[in-house]
Amino acid sequence: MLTIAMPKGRIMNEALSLFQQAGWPVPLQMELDSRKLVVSIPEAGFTLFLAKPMDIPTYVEYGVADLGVAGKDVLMEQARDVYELLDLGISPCRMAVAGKPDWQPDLHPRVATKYPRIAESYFKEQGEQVEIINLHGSVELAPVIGLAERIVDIVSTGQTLRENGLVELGCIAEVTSRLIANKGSYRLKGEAIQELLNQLEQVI
Ligand SMILES: Nc1ncnc2c1ncn2[C@@H]1O[C@H](COP(=O)(O)OP(=O)(O)OP(=O)(O)O)[C@@H](O)[C@H]1O
Ligand SMILES: O=P(O)(O)OC[C@H]1O[C@H](OP(=O)(O)OP(=O)(O)O)[C@H](O)[C@@H]1O
Repeated sequence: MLTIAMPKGRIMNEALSLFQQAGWPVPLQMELDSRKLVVSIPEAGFTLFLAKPMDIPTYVEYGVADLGVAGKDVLMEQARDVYELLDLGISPCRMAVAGKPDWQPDLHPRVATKYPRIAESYFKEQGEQVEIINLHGSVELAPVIGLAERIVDIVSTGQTLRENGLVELGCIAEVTSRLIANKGSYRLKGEAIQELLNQLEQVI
């Protein structure tokens, strides 16, 4: 039996459609739309845990899930002790720096973000000293109302930036979702994991 931690939200549908194409039966939409957080498909030998995207690497590192699907953004931010097995190529976006087109560096420059570690190491590499302000979402609000001059956040279509009068100032990394594994599970359930990997590789 394989246990797989799936991020609720935008990644899950894409990930499950990939699993389905790879020949794995996936839960009925009805079950996914319910409030259930553990969904088993015993005939296929796997159980899904439906969790918050940011929590997926935690479940996998602690070994309560053998496998998980997580955005590269989350993996970069958390640097968890897990194996990154496969780039699934889904939910593509980029980690970017953005701000108002006429932004000015303040005497004490501030950067708002949901990704404090990524932002900190990026600006350190650039040789810029900034204060990182940690938010939990709607980060584009910060420069609009004067909390920070710049943000570090995910950009996909650019719609959120455009609609808030912001522009992309630099790209930190390209992001897609990855299949990750617990290190112990990878040894103990290697055969089952390898089979899933082979099947997924054929449909990516
Ligand atoms: N606009 C986007 N387009 C494509 N992929 C995205 C976009 N925003 C985020 N992602 C990817 O999807 C993952 C999950 O994002 P999602 O917005 O579903 O969750 P969240 O906002 O972090 O969590 P929640 O709203 O459940 O607290 C991110 O970690 C990233 O890899
Ligand atoms: O370039 P776009 O296509 O507009 O996508 C980018 C937006 O998508 C994500 O937000 P999300 O919807 O996850 O909400 P959040 O702000 O609560 O994280 C991200 O944080 C950006 O705000």
